[in-house]
Amino acid sequence: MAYITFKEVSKNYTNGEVAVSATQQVSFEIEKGEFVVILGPSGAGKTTVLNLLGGMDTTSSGKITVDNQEISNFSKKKLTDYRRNDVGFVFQFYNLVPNLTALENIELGAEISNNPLSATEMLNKVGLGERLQSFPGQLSGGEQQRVAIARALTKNPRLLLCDEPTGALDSKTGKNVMMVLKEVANQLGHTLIMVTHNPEFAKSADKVIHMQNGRIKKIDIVENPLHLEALEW
Ligand SMILES: Nc1ncnc2c1ncn2[C@@H]1O[C@H](COP(=O)(O)OP(=O)(O)OP(=O)(O)O)[C@@H](O)[C@H]1O
Repeated sequence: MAYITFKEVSKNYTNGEVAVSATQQVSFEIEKGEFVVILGPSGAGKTTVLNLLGGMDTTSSGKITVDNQEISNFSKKKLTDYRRNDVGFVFQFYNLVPNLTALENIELGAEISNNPLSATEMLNKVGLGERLQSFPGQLSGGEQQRVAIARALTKNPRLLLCDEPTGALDSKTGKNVMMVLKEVANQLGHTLIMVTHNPEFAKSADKVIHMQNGRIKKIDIVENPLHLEALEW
């Protein structure tokens, strides 16, 4: 069985009187350590997939397994433990606490997980070893995102889920941030799943899941993923 499986996963929301099918019968598999990009236009259901996989939302129907555990069947308590210990999140907007230093922001995330790594070491890994005591407002956007990446990685999660992590950054900074993210995730053996609008990223992924209107349009296996350095955007 693959490390992550989605089997015919549907998620419906009701917006007042209107029912929305955010995902319909979505099925895919992801292997441990893969770098997977989920691509698709706005409203395609990409964030919904990430939220379901990260245990931030529950399915309407279908089955999700991670490492042979059926997370779509988890109790609320088990889902909370899963979110805390097994999943690291990186969002488009870094969501750092403004009155805590870079180091304190990371330690805050580490405190609620079982098996954290060293926050200082992780800041070194993302190239911010000199900025431990800086507040978010004293850091550039790219630096803040690197703090957010260090925060997610310090939890030592099995899965690293990223939603448009470079969406708020200029292209050069975005590329640097992605290189840091991928390199550290590789070193630590994490499975990295990233939602993006940017098709250029697909060239450096192991697998690309294309979504449209809540469904999987196609899944590409990339034979020779490019190094991020070689991408142009
Ligand atoms: N909590 C919610 N309540 C109601 N509708 C929702 C909710 N979350 C998502 N939806 C709807 O589900 C559909 C899929 O949304 P989703 O955010 O997954 O798309 P997306 O591909 O990530 O889009 P974007 O690229 O714009 O972020 C949209 O029509 C959205 O309005």
